[in-house]
Amino acid sequence: MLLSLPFQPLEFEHTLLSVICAGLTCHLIFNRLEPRSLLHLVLLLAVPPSVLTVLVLPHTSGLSSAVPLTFALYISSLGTSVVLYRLSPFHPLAKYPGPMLCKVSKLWFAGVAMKGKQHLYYSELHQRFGDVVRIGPNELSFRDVKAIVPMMGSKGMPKGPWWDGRVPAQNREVRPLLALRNPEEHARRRRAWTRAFNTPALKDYEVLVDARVSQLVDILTTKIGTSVDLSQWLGWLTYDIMNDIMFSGGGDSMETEDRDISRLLGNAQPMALFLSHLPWTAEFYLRLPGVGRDLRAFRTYAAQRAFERKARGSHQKDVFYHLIDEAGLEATPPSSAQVTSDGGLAIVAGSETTSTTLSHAFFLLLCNPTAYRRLQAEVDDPKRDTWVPASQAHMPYLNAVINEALRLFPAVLSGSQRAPLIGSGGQIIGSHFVPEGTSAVVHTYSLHRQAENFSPFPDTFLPERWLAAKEQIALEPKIFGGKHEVIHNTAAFIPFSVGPSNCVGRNLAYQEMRMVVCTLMSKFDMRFEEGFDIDSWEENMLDYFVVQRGRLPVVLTARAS
Ligand code: HEM
Repeated sequence: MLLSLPFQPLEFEHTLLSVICAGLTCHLIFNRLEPRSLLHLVLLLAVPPSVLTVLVLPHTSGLSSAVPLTFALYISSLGTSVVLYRLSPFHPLAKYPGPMLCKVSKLWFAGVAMKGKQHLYYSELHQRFGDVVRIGPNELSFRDVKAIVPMMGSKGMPKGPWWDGRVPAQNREVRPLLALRNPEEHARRRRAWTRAFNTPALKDYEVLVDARVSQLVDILTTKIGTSVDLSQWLGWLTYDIMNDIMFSGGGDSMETEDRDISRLLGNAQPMALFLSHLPWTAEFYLRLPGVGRDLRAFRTYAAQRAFERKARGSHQKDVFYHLIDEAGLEATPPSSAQVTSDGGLAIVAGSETTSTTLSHAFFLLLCNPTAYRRLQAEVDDPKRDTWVPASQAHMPYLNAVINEALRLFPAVLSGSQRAPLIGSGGQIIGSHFVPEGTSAVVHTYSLHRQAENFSPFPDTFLPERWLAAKEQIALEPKIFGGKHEVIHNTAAFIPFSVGPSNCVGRNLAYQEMRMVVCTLMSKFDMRFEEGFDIDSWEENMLDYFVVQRGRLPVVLTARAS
């Protein structure tokens, strides 16, 4: 049935052409303006085909066929144009190699990432395509030490659009420090964090870490002879430590064996990673009913901690003291929402990373009895003040073990994305140019295992590579005595990232990890639970930006004091 229209209908071919042209124009607008907000997306994706339906209607049997036809034609012409452009030589990243599916849409990579093995996929792509790979239509991954400083150094690029997807839209105005893309705002907010982790502050935190490690020792002592999941206990330990350092208390996960917090965080991670890779989808996804419940529950939890701490006050200078600017050093005091957001960040950034690294270190030690014995000897050495954190900083084998664990399994396996500053035109990275509107990452896991940076045996746990040449030769003459070319490029070692946005908690993390390893090694002998499948550890390790770990079943025996 034809409806009567107030204008002369176009020829059918002209009608179709109009819809196709509208789809192509929409692509141009997307390309130029990169609209991301839900309103803009609806305006561009739904309004034009709805209006154009009026032109199609006279050529169809009614609205029920005109609407799907117009939408299908509009979206498919837009989609085809997008795909052809992304594969064409006119795309600014056209010269970079990569899988065709990655060039067409980031959906492919996001899908792979959700399985938790993106670090291996990045690594495989670098092995297939070389040091610079196009991992998305508008994104490059670098496995090149020369890219680090231009990308992340003081004249490098700010955080990339990744964070637009990771931080829920509703919370945009109170992003945590880690997710701030504006360099000036980041520098201003980071000042308080720097004060919270300076040398005197770290000294104040020593006693808090010490008390929690002693609590863990007491609990584990009651479990001697049975199998304990060391990974789980280290997770609870670092979580309680972070609550003490951040909010002067409030965490009791060791006491209660709290599985809720890991569940809240764990459940949200795969989707958070997907949204990071496809930031524009976050606008839609987070509006779906019932979605993001765990993430919101975690935010409520962090807000409660901050609220309780504010109400309670504190007799010591915790991180909250610095973030809320209780000393009144800043001209503009931070808002409560800002401090709550940063509080949540500290709990995740400070606990999961540290417990992951500690778990890897113990796993690697237990797989390598020689390394275990060498570390044990250093810890037991009566000439060293093993109990004094300042002395632990000078224990070569201890630090070598921690660094080697961080090299093989950096806690943030796949690095932190950067993108050229808006208005800058782009950024030169060595002999490459990263244009505005695109983004890039240095892939930490691949870089750390590159033979050009760490040789021989880049995939092998070899703490000795971190020692002075004389000790290396004395301990491992076959490896370091001249038979192999030895490469140890510390510039390529970036587990804490580099530059003005690097990990602000780096020194605390080292201090904490040394204290934990020294204490547990001196109190207990350890072995894997009978029948534990060593391969399962790496198989169960999932890269959701925050690493998820499997079980690390260990049987402890008390050591003579
Ligand atoms: C082994 C332990 C740790 C590792 C491997 C690690 C690694 C990292 C990495 C890779 C980043 C991203 C930097 C970037 O975007 O370039 C980061 C950021 C951050 N980390 Fe850590 N981290 C660890 C422990 C800690 C601890 C104990 C804290 C204490 C609260 C902490 C607090 C932060 C904060 C606040 C940021 C955001 C810094 C910024 O954007 O300016 N981290 N960390």
